[in-house]
Amino acid sequence: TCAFAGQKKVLAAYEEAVKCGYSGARAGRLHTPHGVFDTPMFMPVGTQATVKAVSPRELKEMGAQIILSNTYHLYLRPGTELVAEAGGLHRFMDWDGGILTDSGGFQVFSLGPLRKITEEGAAFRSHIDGSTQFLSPEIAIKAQMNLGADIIMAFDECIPYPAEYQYAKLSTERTTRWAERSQKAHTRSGQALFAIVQGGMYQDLRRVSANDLVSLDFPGYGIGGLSVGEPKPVMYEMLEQTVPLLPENKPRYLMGVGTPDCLVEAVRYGIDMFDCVFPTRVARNGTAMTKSGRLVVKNAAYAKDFLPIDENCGCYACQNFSRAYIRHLLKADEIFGLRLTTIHNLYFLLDFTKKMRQAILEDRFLSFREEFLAQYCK
Ligand SMILES: Cc1cccc2c(=O)nc(N)[nH]c12
Ligand SMILES: [Zn+2]
Repeated sequence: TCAFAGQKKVLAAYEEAVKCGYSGARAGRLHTPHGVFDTPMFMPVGTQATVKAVSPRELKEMGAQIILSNTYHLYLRPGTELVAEAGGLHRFMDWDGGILTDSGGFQVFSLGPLRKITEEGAAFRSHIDGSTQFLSPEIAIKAQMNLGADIIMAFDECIPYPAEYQYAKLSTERTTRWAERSQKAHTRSGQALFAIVQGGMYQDLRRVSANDLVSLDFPGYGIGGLSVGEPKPVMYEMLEQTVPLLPENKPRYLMGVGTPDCLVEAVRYGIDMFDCVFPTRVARNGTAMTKSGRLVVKNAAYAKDFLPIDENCGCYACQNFSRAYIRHLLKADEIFGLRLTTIHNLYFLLDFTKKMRQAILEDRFLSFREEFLAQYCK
């Protein structure tokens, strides 16, 4: 294993613990005002100031460290000034761990039915009441300062897939200018602002975007514009081009990813942080995640299956309930059924990142990856 290399810097400082093997995988520790957290890490998504169907106490019990919330949603409802008056997002949702807020860029492009992007920012219609709204780097940063997350994101455009080279180039250059404006607008100490690398699926644009943002010196870097429908090999190729350009002593956050096979590949390239709605979303339609792939516990096959979802899982659902019981609840539209599948899926991913961290620390990550991929069917 390689020697310890790390420097303590203020906020979202990244202390690289161990870098192993011939991959870029690393185990680190992220310093924030709400604690020091281990990486690689999965961050449960709590879009509207709640991780759907689970309580902060359950999140703590299952080992969640940092959770996500979305500026776009909270800006529209209940309003970020209201959250500030309530004492900030941690107080409002009673979560004393870390919080990361996304800047709204992605949600505007994926949710706003009508949108117009200019140098100034993005005009869109609220998906709630159809009112005309506008987000700019300055507005998005002010909103995130109101919410008070430990880590906030620069305002960016998530380039759709596929996109013409020319559009991707102009959009990426604008995202870099927006990052600079985000930096200038960010005046709240005790809060780390991460930039977001774009570049579409073009290697040269990815490299330019990473180099330009690194020269602006952010405490951490998101990698955006991936897991937007591109084939997985293309996503991995973009990671291979981008991650090595990002400073080793700063956290790298792959946005919107993902399934366990994507996580283990991204960790190999040197990614530290992940978020994805997948585990909570598929849980709500009765799909459980296991190391062998997905198990649709709602299927008739499990009507009389009195085993837990996964006998080796330490989560509340697997320790106390059978597939038959959870299937019954889901068929009966009982809320507790959704809660149990959600608890299991979140626990599975949080535990999976813990296992990857342990494998890195024990310098056996590459064999861990091999074994996992051999068993996991996509
Ligand atoms: C949440 C998310 C997923 C995937 C991509 C992105 C992106 O490119 N930019 C932002 N701000 N967020 C994203
Ligand atoms: Zn479980």
